[in-house]
Amino acid sequence: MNSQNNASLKQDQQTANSQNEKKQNVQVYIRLRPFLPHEEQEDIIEIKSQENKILIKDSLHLMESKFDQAFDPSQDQKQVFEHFKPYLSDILDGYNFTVFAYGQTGSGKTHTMFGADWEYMSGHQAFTGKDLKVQHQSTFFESLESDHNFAGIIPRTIYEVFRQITLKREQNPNMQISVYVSFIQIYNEKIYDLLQDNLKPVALSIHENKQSGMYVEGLSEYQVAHYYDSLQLMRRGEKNRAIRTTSMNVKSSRSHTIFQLQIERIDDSEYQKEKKTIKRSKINLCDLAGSEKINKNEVMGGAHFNELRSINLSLTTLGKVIHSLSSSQKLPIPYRESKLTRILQDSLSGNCQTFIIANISPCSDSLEETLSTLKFAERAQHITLKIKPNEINASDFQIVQKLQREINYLKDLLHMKKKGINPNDIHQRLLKLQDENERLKKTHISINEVEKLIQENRQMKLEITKIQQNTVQSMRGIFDDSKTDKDTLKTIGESKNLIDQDNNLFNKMHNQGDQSDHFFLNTSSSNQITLPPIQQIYSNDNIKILLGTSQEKPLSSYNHSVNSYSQRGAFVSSGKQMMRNNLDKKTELPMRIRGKHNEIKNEKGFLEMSNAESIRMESKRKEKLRILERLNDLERIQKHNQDKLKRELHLLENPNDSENNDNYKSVSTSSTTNIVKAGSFHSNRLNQQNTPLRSSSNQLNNPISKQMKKYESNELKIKMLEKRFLQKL
Ligand SMILES: Nc1ncnc2c1ncn2[C@@H]1O[C@H](COP(=O)(O)OP(=O)(O)OP(=O)(O)O)[C@@H](O)[C@H]1O
Repeated sequence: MNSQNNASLKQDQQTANSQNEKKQNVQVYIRLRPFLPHEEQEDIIEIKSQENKILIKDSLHLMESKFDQAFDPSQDQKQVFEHFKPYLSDILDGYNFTVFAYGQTGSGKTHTMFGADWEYMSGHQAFTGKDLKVQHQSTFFESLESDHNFAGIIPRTIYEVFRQITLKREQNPNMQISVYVSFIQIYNEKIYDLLQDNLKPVALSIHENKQSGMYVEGLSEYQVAHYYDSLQLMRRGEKNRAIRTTSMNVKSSRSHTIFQLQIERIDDSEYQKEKKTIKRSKINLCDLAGSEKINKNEVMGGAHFNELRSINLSLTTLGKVIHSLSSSQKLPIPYRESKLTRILQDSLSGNCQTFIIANISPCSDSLEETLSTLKFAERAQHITLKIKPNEINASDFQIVQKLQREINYLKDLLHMKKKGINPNDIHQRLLKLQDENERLKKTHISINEVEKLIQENRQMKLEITKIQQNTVQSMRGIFDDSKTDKDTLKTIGESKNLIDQDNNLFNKMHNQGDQSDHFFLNTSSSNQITLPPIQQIYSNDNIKILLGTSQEKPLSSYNHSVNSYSQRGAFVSSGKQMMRNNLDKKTELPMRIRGKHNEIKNEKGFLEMSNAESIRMESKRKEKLRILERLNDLERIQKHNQDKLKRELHLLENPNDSENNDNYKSVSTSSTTNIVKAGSFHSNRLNQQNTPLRSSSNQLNNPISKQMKKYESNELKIKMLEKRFLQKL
């Protein structure tokens, strides 16, 4: 049957339950490989390729089976691929597609999926990285075309996908299409990422959710813009694959591999629409490890034996799953009994166009295995799948509205802070804002406004940076102005420590045992410093000092939003990173890591979003987190100043009040647990007070005289700090 007939058969099989849903059986193709040079040629298997039949005709067996396709040894790689090609035209419309090669060891699975022997491929012009990079797509395709028996299904599928993308873009140049590549290996019942550094392979785990179905957590997904990047990744993964020389195959694959392509398409014509959709499809291209009989006469190492046991376990489970799925009775389906069946669960029973290519050897000593493969293939033909395109609503209004509310909130907060408005007023305004935000919920926001919000957000970011810089400068100014004062020098260190977030100075001062009359900010834990509402607690003709109280917490809700925000932010931002492609030093591929984000999204009731959308949202979130951090910085600096003033003032007013000092210390430390290193403040001062007076002639050593000097110096310092403080507010 030719590919056109195949495509029309596919059409016939469509029984539309809903508009785009269709039913299709798992397609099963048989491929008989040619005899290898060392094999004895016997005529026991015949392929009637016109009728898609296979005939076993040895002395003990006579059987004939019909499949969707039956390829004889003369049919080359290109001819085989031609039968898959029509199905790939659906790929950009959101249909999933899986091919897996099944068969005993040495039957030609790797040849079918990847291509001719790897050494041959590596030396082939099309696969030498340098040439590949500079070659035009068509040049590579020409070499594929001219060498019909070279590249297998995986490279041809990659090429076809990118050809389809090119065609689609010609029709609609604004269409956004992203392609991601992953490469999984299942070895000894453990899942590994073949595209990660293979020196310390880490076993990964499988998860499932409504939107993505089965997925491997922590798996790298490389964004690829060209088919040759995908081929480079395929080659890199293939090199990492576990192989071993066995009695049947000098390069026997000891693991199952799944090469994955994920394609996301957003039609730009829909971009203006409120309910634009993303079409998302996944291609799984699997080369299974070959089943192998345990030969009692063969001396087999422990590792080889374990491999074999794992391979046979997973293939047996696959057989059981196929049996249950194809049975007319409702049998339990043991997907969970092996990693392979768990990963292929969607392809075997879910929303996927699935193809099994059953490879068989022509040799008589493999006949038992061949019959078992044919039995497996016959059963698989009876599995029916319901297929429909994966379309996702990208307009996540919940997120957009939330972003809008938060941006307004931050904008107003920033505005008030810039104007130095009393937080009591801020609190009132915040309440008002919250009311406004509630009303905003009902406001309709189109997806295009996100762009506008991003711009506004950027503007805010610049403003905040400016404010922060000014504040830092003004802080530094304070300390620079009073370099001669010993205590202030300590304060410089302490504050620089705060500003620069550098613990060195802190440690240095600490190590020197210099703990007199100052306190340290524990910068490592100071991120949580918040500004209590400010109230006036002291004033004279020259200064007015404002202090915090614990009565109101206008910013606590704000901090809460930071926490919940960062938690939620994880679902889009986690694991996005750039990774250098080792195969070509000049190529950098963006990489994302599969994580729990989908679960979190589901939990939060958010809809799935496109990658482009996620990137936009993520950058907004990051921006907002930065804003929040900056606001926190401002608050911290304010709080720092307030505490300092409060302490200095208290000492000036009560120089001998050790009891109050103690009280003060305990209040101070308990209310600012996060920032004050308890015990360092005042401890020396109290010691000084307990020291007996020396000779009154020794004025310099007299503690009272010291207090007086300190009083004068602090007076000056307070004036300076107060000036700066009021300026800053
Ligand atoms: N259609 C084919 N044309 C020419 N050579 C082939 C063909 N199929 C397989 N071979 C050759 O047969 C040998 C075994 O093939 P291959 O390694 O693909 O088997 P396999 O089923 O993947 O084995 P294993 O499960 O042990 O990995 C290889 O040398 C391969 O080049």
